[in-house]
Amino acid sequence: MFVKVCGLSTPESVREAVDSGADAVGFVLTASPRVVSPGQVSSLLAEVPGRVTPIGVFRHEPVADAVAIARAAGLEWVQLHGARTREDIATVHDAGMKVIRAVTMDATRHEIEDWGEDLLLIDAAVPGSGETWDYAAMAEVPELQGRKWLLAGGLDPENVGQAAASAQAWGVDVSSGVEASRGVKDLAKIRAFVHAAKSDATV
Ligand SMILES: O=C(O)c1ccccc1NCC(=O)[C@H](O)[C@H](O)COP(=O)(O)O
Repeated sequence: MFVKVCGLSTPESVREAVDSGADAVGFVLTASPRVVSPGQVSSLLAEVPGRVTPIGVFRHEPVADAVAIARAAGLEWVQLHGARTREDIATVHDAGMKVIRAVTMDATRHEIEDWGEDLLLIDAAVPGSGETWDYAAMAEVPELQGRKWLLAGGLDPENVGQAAASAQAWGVDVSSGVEASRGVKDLAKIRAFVHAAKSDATV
């Protein structure tokens, strides 16, 4: 199970995600209680070893801006929320970067199709809101069969195993479910989440 921990903003929380075994860490570079600056991301990258993928998260920014901001921060991956096009994905690749395309759980089948992104993420209606949704509905979606995709939205250490199994997700992404309060990460919850997601007993 691939695990991404998102919305990190302190060296301690990045170290906890890394030491717990997360595969990717996310830095929010768009309007959010979790926003960090490109300069902060550059510093936080000192805590990220090569086996872990750091990702810059964007919502409504034009793709060219997202690429430029991510590059300034020293990132090679962007996660794009909001209305996107196949051309946006090509723009990221033309810049020599990789992309997670985020769609909401009510996306059309056309939007769930493979647009050439490196990973698809299926999230709640509002990203980073902590809202749960009907994860099991994804298990029957033909476009997702045999595909690498991340489940997100309302996951936490207690529900991640059942949620990922019922959705038949390849990986999971979390932010709110590992926080003590909005935007403040809880180190014990990060550890518990990664261990639960990686545990054969729960997934
Ligand atoms: O975290 C935010 O505030 C945010 C704002 C704008 C776009 C994306 C944002 N976060 C993305 C993520 O943290 C994850 O992809 C996911 O939405 C986490 O959801 P949740 O675990 O429900 O907080």
